[in-house]
Amino acid sequence: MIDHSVDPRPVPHSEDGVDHARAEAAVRELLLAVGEDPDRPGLRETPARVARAYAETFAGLRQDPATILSTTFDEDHDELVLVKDIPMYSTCEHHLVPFHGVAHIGYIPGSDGRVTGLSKLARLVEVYARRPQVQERMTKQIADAMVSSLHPRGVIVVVEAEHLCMAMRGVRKPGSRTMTSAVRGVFKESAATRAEALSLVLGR
Ligand SMILES: Nc1nc2c(ncn2[C@@H]2O[C@H](COP(=O)(O)OP(=O)(O)OP(=O)(O)O)[C@@H](O)[C@H]2O)c(=O)[nH]1
Ligand SMILES: [Zn+2]
Repeated sequence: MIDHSVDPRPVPHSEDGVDHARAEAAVRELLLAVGEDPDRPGLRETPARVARAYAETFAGLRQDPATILSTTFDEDHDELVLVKDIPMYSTCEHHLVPFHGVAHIGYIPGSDGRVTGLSKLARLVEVYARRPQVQERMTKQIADAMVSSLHPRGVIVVVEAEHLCMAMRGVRKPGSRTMTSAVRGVFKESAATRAEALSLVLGR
């Protein structure tokens, strides 16, 4: 029986910030709820494994995007920088199953010419993907973090993903892809600049 009188807020206890005992108890409960025997040999270690896996899957909840983007260089580059096809795995917050695909991030540095390391864009995707998410929100969060840390002239973020909650269950439409975009600054103001970036993003 779950004790519903306990404080519902997460109480991080471990180095990775996750309350493993609580996660393990919840997984055990879930296995019982679906009619499984959590004490059979194959499942005995599963609650502990799932707790460890969740700590990794949701590690972004404990990461700060501003720290990642704080490594910058003055490169005096005032044209488009675009990193395409950044693989991403996230978790749909409605069903707690994965959605996965690629993210593309393009930006035009601001008047201070500040650019960040290319790997930091991929790390930024990780920070927001490794949380319970909705694709639209993740796309916006990536764009807004770029704006607040780098003060670029513009940012464009496009995410293409397959949602397993639409593929393996529910409506069961494997192969359908959801595309979301978020544009800021010059990409929002100028249709021509946006079209140019989109053709680079979508061109294979
Ligand atoms: N907009 C948006 N919807 C999402 C995302 N991930 C999952 N969903 C949708 O969230 C909705 C939840 O709908 P509900 O009717 O509450 O849940 P459900 O009964 O499980 O719905 P079905 O998936 O249609 O079986 C579904 O339509 C999902 O496809 C996302 O990232 N963005
Ligand atoms: Zn879902």
